[in-house]
Amino acid sequence: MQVALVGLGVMGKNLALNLIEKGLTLVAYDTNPDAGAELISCAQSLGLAERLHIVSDLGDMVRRLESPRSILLLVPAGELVDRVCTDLIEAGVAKEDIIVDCGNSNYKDGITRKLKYQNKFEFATMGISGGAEGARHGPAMMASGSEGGWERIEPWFEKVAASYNGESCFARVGQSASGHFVKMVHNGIEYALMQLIAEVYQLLRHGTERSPKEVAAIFEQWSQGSLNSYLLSISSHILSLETEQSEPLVDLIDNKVGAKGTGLWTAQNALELGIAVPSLVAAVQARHLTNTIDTHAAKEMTYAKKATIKVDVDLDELKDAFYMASLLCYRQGLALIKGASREHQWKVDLAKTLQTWRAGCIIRADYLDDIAQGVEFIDTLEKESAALRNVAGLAMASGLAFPVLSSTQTYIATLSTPSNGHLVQAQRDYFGEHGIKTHSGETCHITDLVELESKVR
Ligand SMILES: NC(=O)C1=CN([C@@H]2O[C@H](COP(=O)(O)OP(=O)(O)OC[C@H]3O[C@@H](n4cnc5c(N)ncnc54)[C@H](OP(=O)(O)O)[C@@H]3O)[C@@H](O)[C@H]2O)C=CC1
Ligand SMILES: O=C(CO)[C@H](O)[C@H](O)COP(=O)(O)O
Repeated sequence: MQVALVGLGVMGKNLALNLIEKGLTLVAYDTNPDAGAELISCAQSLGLAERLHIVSDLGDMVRRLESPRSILLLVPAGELVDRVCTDLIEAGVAKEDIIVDCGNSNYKDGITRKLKYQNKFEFATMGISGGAEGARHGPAMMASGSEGGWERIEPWFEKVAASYNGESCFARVGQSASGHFVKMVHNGIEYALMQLIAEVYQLLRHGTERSPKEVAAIFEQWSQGSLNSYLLSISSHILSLETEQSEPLVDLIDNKVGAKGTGLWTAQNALELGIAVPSLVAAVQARHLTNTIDTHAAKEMTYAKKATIKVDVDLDELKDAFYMASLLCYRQGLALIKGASREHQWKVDLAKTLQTWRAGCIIRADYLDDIAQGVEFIDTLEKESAALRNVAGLAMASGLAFPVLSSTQTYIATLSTPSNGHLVQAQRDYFGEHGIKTHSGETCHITDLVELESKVR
């Protein structure tokens, strides 16, 4: 089987090596000739160079491929994807050829592109997770759509992807561009889990005065049990690293956090769909807050440093709170996928989605089976629920900032304790006559229920 790949950067180069290792013949192209040369040299050292052809332009790529063609794109998301598609049309791709956008593209662009290119070639979408290591040895692959071309490449992707208990982490999760939506939400959850781990570290380091190495040891211990996850393991490793002068590596790194956009899109889509994912939104804004100092407005928004206080944290309780908060971050992401799928009629299969996240991806965790068990299961976690409530309170009392921890506690508390929405509804009706609904289901105004002699002016 022959495939082509455009874009040989961090992800493309590693996926290329994975593809040829699994037995595919690859025709590859990158605008940067050094990227092709480096890939050839890696393939040579693996004894796989005869399965790889680097081409110097897209015309050559299209000529070399047998019809119907299968072409993967791993170029930066945005306009470049359209530029490459247009260049491939000029180079001669045909209606029966499939082009799969494997980058972190916005799903809305995917929907537009499906229409735009429908008479030129089959445009398909797939999100990939796992970074360089995943791409090289087995990523999670969240594909979507029902294009005919999938049948040719799907059996190969099932081998190229990571596997968990013998099941591939490649799946066509739903219709249209839902694969990119699922990958976007994967990244939204990724932001929340990364921030949550950073907050637990913060509480242990500044709230209990432990060193990064001591926090690393706690994370390492947690990783030995049911809390094992990729992000916790890398955090433990990072926190254990020191320079030759025994300075913690983390103390050399600037606090401003970067972002490429998928977390922001997750938050934007959740807000547009009216689906509450407060932990995911908080993680995006936590990144924004680290950059506040650089914005012009922030010059007037930077406050005097405040002292924080030491708190007494029970490590077992913290572990339970972290587990509970992590589950709730995934649950919010899954609720968003479910809501979007219903809205767009994508028929996203959540079981298949979770299967793609079991191995290879950045948010893989041993407790994903617990997440699959759903709300009923979470309701039984009374000890963990109480732990989250206590730890969130204690953390806030330290004076340090815990955007995801506190949002997650707020999320579960909002859904499991008495609501105050009635007062907000009454306020809306009081000043704007927006109407209220009573417990009996009647739609009316507050003035239909009580005598109002006059309103506050
Ligand atoms: N890095 C990661 O961990 C992950 C990235 N992704 C997504 O995968 C995609 C690729 O990411 P990544 O590999 O990190 O990006 P890189 O920037 O490392 O690689 C992109 C490559 O595409 C090349 N390129 C740019 N324009 C063209 C073109 N017109 N034709 C052919 N090649 C071109 C670039 O060349 P040049 O350098 O000369 O511009 C570069 O070699 C992105 O959408 C990203 O969001 C998804 C999952 C994880
Ligand atoms: O998709 C990824 C991992 O799953 C990429 O690493 C992505 O770049 C991460 O997002 P950001 O750069 O915004 O932190």
